[in-house]
Amino acid sequence: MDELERFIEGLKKRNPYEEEFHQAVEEVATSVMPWYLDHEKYRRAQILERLTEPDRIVTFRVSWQTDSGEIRANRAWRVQFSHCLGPYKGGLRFHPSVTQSVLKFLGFEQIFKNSLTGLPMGGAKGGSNFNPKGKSDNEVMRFCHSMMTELHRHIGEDVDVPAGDIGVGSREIGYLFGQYMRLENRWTGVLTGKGCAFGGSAVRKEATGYGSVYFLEDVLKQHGEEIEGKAIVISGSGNVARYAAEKAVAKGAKVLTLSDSDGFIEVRDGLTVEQLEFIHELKEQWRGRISAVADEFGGVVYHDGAKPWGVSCDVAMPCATQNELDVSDAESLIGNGVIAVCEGANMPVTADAAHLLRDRGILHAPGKASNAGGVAVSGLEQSQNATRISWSREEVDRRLREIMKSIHARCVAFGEGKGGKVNYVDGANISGFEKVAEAMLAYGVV
Ligand SMILES: NC(=O)C1=CN([C@@H]2O[C@H](COP(=O)(O)OP(=O)(O)OC[C@H]3O[C@@H](n4cnc5c(N)ncnc54)[C@H](O)[C@@H]3O)[C@@H](O)[C@H]2O)C=CC1
Ligand SMILES: O=C(O)CCC(=O)C(=O)O
Repeated sequence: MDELERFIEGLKKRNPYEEEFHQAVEEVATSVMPWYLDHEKYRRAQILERLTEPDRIVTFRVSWQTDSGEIRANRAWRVQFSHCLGPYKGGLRFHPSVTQSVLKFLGFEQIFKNSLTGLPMGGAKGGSNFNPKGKSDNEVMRFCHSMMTELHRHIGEDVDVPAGDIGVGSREIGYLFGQYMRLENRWTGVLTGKGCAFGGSAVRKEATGYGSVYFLEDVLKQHGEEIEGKAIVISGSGNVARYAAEKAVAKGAKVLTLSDSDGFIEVRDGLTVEQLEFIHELKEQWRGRISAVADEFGGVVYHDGAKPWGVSCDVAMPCATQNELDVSDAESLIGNGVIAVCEGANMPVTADAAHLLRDRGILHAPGKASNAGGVAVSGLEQSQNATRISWSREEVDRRLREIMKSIHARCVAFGEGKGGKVNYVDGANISGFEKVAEAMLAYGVV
């Protein structure tokens, strides 16, 4: 048994049944191990072993009442994984599929993603198995207030700064922030993704999607291609997917699909700006299903119960959720001539599918690099809150573009292989890991 196998076996023993967490750690450890073994100082300090153990996990009950007065209880967590590089930072997810394993994988990924941004942020994630789908605004408000009643004890602008993720958008952040202020009696930048009227940053809403397209642009350029004219298949129709589509269309690409958990829409001539405006409103205001787009516009076909990966394209951007693109999806994409898979979501490609993409020489940008624009602008929101100023849209977008460029450069520095092809998975993992490892060495045994 080699060092990597021994390490993964120990991890699985210590964390039984946490499959998503095993998957995320195995991906990082596979990239990092040869380099780790070459650097005795890190190995002696047991950096990898210590870094796969969260600083702490807070688990708590969230009780709340439905509109008809029935009492409900959900489970919630905050996984504070590592604050080596700055206050804990990472989103909150509300979805019935949320478990401790899911939040540990997301918190672990966040350590390296935040490291790649170059901003002072540690890694964390939190959330609840609460399902906001079909709930009234008042029910969501009562849930958020109840959740913050416990969470406020564990967070703070220099301690831990949560934000949104699946199921947590500006409505939920508003309710959470309101309750924090009521409990603490002070205004402070304890959450990011706030509305721009009360301390939110310009471009935070768009940042993850825009950033992933900026990253894709750099990936393509590095390999002698350009984004203009490329056919792109996108999954999801949430915050990340819609703003990725918006930026891709603005750059002259043809966006052929969007989806939700019921099915996907196919737009053969490419999404238009008018259709995207409709979809923003559909999802942000009416909280409707993606199938409604096909009812509203000619030339849009809805495929019920299907995923979009069978649609022929140059680039695939999975922007919905973890493990949404498996081996058979990867085979379809490869068969149709895909050249790049650029992740908007966190770990959307299964481990087997990722190996297949690598073996077939498909460019694969992992979420911890390509979707880092969201947390990067959250970091900029923290800076603006701390100094009590607001930067213009242009200023934030310019900084976002620069940060994505520098993440790309770091991936190239650590992932460029013979012949110039970049292994972005290795590049992102090793580069993100190195900085955290250096900080851990400096702190001694903590
Ligand atoms: N919001 C942000 O700033 C960031 C989000 N991400 C990641 O991007 C992904 C999407 O997040 P958001 O767009 O913020 O969430 P969202 O709640 O706005 O949208 C989620 C989308 O995924 C779809 N979805 C959820 N579960 C699904 C399933 N089991 N099967 C198929 N579709 C499903 C939903 O229908 C929806 O279209 C997640 O992986 C999240 O962790 C990553 C970085 C930052
Ligand atoms: O903006 C943030 O703090 C977190 C964003 C996030 O959850 C992510 O990058 O996956």
